Amino acid sequence: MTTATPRLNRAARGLLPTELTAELPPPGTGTGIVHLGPGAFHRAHQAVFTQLAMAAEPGDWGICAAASRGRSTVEALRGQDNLYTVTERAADGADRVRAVGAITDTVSALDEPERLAAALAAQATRVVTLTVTEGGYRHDPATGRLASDDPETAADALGRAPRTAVGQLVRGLQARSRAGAESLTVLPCDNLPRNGRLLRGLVESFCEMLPESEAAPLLEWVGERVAFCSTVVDQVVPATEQADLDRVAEALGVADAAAVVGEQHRSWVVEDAFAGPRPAWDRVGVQFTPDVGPYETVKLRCVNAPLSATACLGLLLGAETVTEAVGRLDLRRYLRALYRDELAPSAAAAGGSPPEFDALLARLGNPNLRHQLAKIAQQGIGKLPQRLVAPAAEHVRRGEDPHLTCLAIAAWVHLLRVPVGARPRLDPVSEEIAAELAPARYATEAVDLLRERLYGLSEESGSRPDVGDRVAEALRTVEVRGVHAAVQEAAG
Ligand SMILES: NC(=O)c1ccc[n+]([C@@H]2O[C@H](COP(=O)([O-])OP(=O)(O)OC[C@H]3O[C@@H](n4cnc5c(N)ncnc54)[C@H](O)[C@@H]3O)[C@@H](O)[C@H]2O)c1
Ligand SMILES: O=P(O)(O)OC[C@@H](O)[C@@H](O)[C@H](O)[C@H](O)CO
Repeated sequence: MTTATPRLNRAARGLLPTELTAELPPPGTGTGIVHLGPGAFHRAHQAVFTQLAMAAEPGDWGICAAASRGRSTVEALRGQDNLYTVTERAADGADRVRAVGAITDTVSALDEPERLAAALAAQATRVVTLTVTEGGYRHDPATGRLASDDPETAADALGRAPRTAVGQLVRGLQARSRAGAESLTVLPCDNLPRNGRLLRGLVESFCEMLPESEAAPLLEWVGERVAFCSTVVDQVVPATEQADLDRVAEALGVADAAAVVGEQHRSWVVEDAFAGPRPAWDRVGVQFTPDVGPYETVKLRCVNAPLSATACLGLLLGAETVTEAVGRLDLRRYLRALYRDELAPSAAAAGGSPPEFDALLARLGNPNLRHQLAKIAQQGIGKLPQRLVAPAAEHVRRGEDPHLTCLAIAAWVHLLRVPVGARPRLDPVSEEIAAELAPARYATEAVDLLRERLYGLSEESGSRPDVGDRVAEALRTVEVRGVHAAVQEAAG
């Protein structure tokens, strides 16, 4: 981009080819959705579905994009009248580009907490969506409740301008109940199991931290007027890099600081239990179902689990991106065996329809996307239980040996035992766990330290077989023989 390149905004939209701007909602479109966490994924996924829905059936379903904690996206969007572009890039390099104008307002929760509460309380708002990452829910996966020792949540409950996503949502719901506004539907869109039910529990546990005089009426109002629907989302949207922005500017002749680039595959399965109206998402490919369970199992075990395995093993083998990692023959052979023998059967046993491995690999290994392994490896403790531990435990229950899945779990433990520098710095929770693991000399000791957090999880934890011994065995192989040998041996 040169200094002469004009910035994308309403005035400059005429510089774009008309086919790129054809779907833009008309000026004056009202806001009907509040979204918490307008990262790259939201802008490529829910915002595009919503724009397509408004094109199919006009309505005031513009999105108020609310940054829960950052400012950069809000600033970038405001600098260009909330317009941006989405490039959907195929594995053969073909691009499908569109301008997106579904975002009709922006809020920085840190700077404008009262505007966020007002947006959540507004009569016109009927849907709330969230993508705040797995860690953004600040929950304890073992209980499904807010982590009781989290100082940020506690400070929010004491009444400061809220800084946590759940605190922001609850304060908005409180304002809405006081305003007497209509019912609301909340759709979490993060890769978490039963994310609707989870978020309802978190909202309730936050309410219970409030003074009794506030808690009781709010809990009653939420119970009667707010629906929390689980959703399953799928589209690879890597974090935008400077090279992406440069390429967009060069291709379009306008500079777009909020541009996103993702794959062409885009799917959204939503639990059909709304408390009120919604955009015509059903007309543009969003699937509504009474039970997202089978879709969720396939997504977590057949897309996210192989990605987590690729991330941990790939980083240990020196790769940076998914494409680079799956370009290695040894890792590809291991992933194929992992998928065929353990992950796909476990998803099928839970009633899902796993995709063909080759089609999946073609998607995930898209050579035109830079999907960073380090991002996928973040927040492992919030991801591995549902992606890898649960299917491994089910195999053990059936009398089988999930050694391939256990190798992926062991790779995560080993990654945390590698010093920063020889691996990327991870999120604060992962680094805390890494510090706890550091004194452990032996694989069994390290696995024992993680046993409760990693294996004693979720609602079935009472009957879930412990796969710790198998993970310790795989970790020993990794530590004694090396990652490369462990991967080759496992792939057979
Ligand atoms: N990117 C993808 O390919 C993809 C695909 C499917 C699902 N998802 C889901 O969407 C989530 C977001 O993806 P993204 O690529 O937009 O990520 P991102 O890193 O851009 O983050 C999204 C938003 O969450 C906010 N956030 C991050 N940590 C937070 C915290 N602790 N509290 C509150 N807000 C926080 C960020 O500021 C940002 O606005 C993923 O974690 C995943 O659960 C992503
Ligand atoms: O932090 P995660 O692992 O939930 O997200 C990073 C991405 O790997 C992931 O979101 C995938 O791209 C996505 O789940 C594909 O639909």
